[in-house]
Amino acid sequence: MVEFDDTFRRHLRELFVWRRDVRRFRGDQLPDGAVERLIETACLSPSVGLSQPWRFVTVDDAARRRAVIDDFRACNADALDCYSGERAARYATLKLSGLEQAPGHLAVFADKASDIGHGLGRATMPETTEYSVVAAITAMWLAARAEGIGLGWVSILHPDRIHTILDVPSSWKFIAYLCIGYPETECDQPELEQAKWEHRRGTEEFTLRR
Ligand SMILES: Cc1cc2c(cc1C)N(C[C@H](O)[C@H](O)[C@H](O)COP(=O)(O)O)c1[nH]c(=O)[nH]c(=O)c1N2
Repeated sequence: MVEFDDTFRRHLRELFVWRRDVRRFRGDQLPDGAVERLIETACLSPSVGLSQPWRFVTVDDAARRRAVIDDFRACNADALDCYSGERAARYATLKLSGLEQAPGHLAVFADKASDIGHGLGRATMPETTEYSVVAAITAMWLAARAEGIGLGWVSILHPDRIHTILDVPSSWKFIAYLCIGYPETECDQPELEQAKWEHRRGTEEFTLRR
């Protein structure tokens, strides 16, 4: 039996407050085994029917990394075209990935074809497979921060292109491309809030009573 005391709860709350989406990385490499340790923690996450649908691809090959970066650039340019006026000008100033600097690249997929878990919980909500993988990424995000490691989620990518670049099974659905490394700075405020793109809202805005 493990007990968590008030000091632990306070620290845990600080972890939630200080976890950040990181796009600016220092140049130093991660220690051996760091990414593997984060994956191990991620695999402790809940999953529908204990299906453990997460699939991780560490991307070390320079040509594949370059192809991912090229795809990000193309998607980001298209995204910029969707805005106009002041919003476009502001979007153009945002840094929306640390792909160039991050020492670690990790792609995460959901295996839609796996029969681990025997379909439990997925019959009426097949999307719970993807939800399970997102839960694992959140755990990894927090575990990384607890080690002083920053993680940045990049979704400004074409899933089909990532599939081709990484040559993974067709039943795997692309969920996230993660940049991992030591952050340049630490902050308790989201970068998009600092950049005045959006701000955190109060919980009352998201909560209904019935
Ligand atoms: C599913 C998903 C996808 C993305 C993100 C997050 C999530 C959950 N985020 C990070 C996002 O912008 C960030 O979480 C919020 O701005 C809040 O900041 P903190 O995570 O609290 O620092 C993100 N950030 C970014 O710079 N480029 C991106 O492509 C994405 N994509």
